[in-house]
Amino acid sequence: MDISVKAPAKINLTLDVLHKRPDGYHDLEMVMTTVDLADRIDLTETSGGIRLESTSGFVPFDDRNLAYRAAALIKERFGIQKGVHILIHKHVPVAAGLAGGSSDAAATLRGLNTMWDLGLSPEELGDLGLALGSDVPFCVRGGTAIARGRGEKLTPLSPPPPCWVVLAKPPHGVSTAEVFQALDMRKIAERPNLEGMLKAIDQGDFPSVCSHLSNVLEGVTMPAYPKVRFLKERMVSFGADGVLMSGSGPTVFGLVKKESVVRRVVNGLRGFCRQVYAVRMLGGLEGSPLE
Ligand SMILES: C[C@](O)(CO)[C@H](O)COP(=O)(O)OP(=O)(O)OC[C@H]1O[C@@H](n2ccc(N)nc2=O)[C@H](O)[C@@H]1O
Ligand SMILES: Nc1ncnc2c1ncn2[C@@H]1O[C@H](COP(=O)(O)OP(=O)(O)OP(=O)(O)O)[C@@H](O)[C@H]1O
Repeated sequence: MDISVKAPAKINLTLDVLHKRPDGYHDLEMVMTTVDLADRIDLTETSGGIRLESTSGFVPFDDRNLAYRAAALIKERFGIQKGVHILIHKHVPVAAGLAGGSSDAAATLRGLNTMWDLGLSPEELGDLGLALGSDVPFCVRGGTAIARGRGEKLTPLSPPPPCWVVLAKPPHGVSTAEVFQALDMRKIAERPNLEGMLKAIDQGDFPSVCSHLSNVLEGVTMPAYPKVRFLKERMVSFGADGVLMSGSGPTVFGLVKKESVVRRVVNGLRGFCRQVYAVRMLGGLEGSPLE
């Protein structure tokens, strides 16, 4: 059986770092939601082994690839002798703060769960996927959720009010590990108001969603990568309703209600930034992740 799986990018509407844990990770509290910018993963059953191809040269082609590692994990855990050919149609920018790799891993887990008839629940797939990356459990389920712990403790939320999301990715990538390493917990000046964001989402209050956007990792990434601050300021000046850096960066996203404003923001940004995308917030409306 051949299977095609969608691997959408995520953005963080809020991101708070609560404390550093003894295992080196940080306990987080964030609101995450999926957007309509996605990789597609084609899975084809083979007689043995794992082979991987990608339309992008920017991802590893071997066992460092998170989709490859997801397949290896499933094969090993469930003693599967069959193999799989994985073709990643890459559309989500790499090392961008959009969970591109985690989403590929999550999509591979979902696809192989179906292909090999394993009957695993989203929770079980998320538990497996946490070994591959902190964002994988959220990416298995998609939609909108509060994510706590390393990112695996998920509380589903209703979708945020519909809007456009303009994404601008500076030319460089950012290492998530380096951002967390450089974070000085004593220097966090302002934390997200989670209750405020939850109320805004619950009431479908778009201006309030925009005014509650907040990410403590901006305080680390922006001073190190001035282009991030520059893009944020440009997006505001072109009229985006709310603007924030996603995850550990460097992608900056702008939430925009009106289509005419989307055109202005996108056209304005194209003068400064090659990778600009205008997509819709999915937030729970995407239907089946299996195409
Ligand atoms: C920043 C976010 O994108 C927010 O959505 C994610 O938390 C990052 O998720 P991810 O890329 O899947 O992260 P992982 O691959 O698990 O971790 C990369 C590195 O980030 C740091 N890390 C990540 C998640 C977490 N809760 N605490 C951490 O300290 C660790 O140094 C880790 O070695
Ligand atoms: N399938 C994949 N797609 C993208 N990157 C991958 C993949 N597999 C492994 N990687 C590696 O993972 C690293 C992080 O890439 P990714 O695109 O997931 O970053 P990110 O968007 O910052 O993730 P996050 O938001 O979860 O921190 C890159 O260095 C990349 O080489």
